[in-house]
Amino acid sequence: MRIDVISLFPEFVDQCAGFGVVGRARERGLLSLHGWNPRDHAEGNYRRVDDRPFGGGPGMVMMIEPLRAAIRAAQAAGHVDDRPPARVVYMSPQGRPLDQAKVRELAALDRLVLLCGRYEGVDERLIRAEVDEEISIGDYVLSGGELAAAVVVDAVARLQDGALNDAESAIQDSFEADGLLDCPHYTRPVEHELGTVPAVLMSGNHAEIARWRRMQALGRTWARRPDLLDEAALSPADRRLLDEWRASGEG
Ligand SMILES: COc1ccccc1CNc1ccc(C(N)=O)cn1
Repeated sequence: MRIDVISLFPEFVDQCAGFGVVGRARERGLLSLHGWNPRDHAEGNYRRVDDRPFGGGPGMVMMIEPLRAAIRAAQAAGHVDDRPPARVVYMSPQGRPLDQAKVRELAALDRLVLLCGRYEGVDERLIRAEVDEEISIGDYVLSGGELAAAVVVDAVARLQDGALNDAESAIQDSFEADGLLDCPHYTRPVEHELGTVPAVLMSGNHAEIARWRRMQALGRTWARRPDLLDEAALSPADRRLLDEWRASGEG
């Protein structure tokens, strides 16, 4: 998968995507990242990329043309005949909230262009003409879209075939598996001043361990993120597990 990032600080996203699983995916050629700086496409001596907002008010707005030229350059650079043009995604607080379903959808694309705004954002005419969809990583304001773009790159990279080996399989990630929160995890030592490891995990009884993990995932989701839990859609077995978890006073 190829991702082109349009940003005044393209090295920012490149560095965020240089470690661990994402760095490895890039080394393995599963993902390529290309940065495009609108300033390189700005006219005039001052290479202007922003200007004051019409209608007054604080801050600056990113201008149409440098962004448009950078998007064109990105689309042209990565163009492959008979392939659809890249989807252009604008990272902004006004976007649709990013969730794992959207991550899966983006991860399946051949190409993606991520547009990162700075200042107060981008001229609306550019958004209407060039942006396919706006995505937000949460209801808060950042100083630029680069961190949001880095989040998308990370989430998408780990879903590329071959990015994770079996042990790291993304399917174990709760949001990936079935929309539930993940169960608790433990490792050595068994005994510690902070407590001991639940006996079931030491039992070697894999059916019991799977049952316990499912119960914990259901209970935690119910307790912490009831919005993720559609109790109606729970199987009878899951409903029984959740009842058992609630009865155990774990909540
Ligand atoms: C004032 O900043 C802006 C105003 C408008 C657009 C973009 C920006 C750049 N900042 C961003 C970007 C994304 C997110 C998010 N929640 O995904 C948060 N902040």
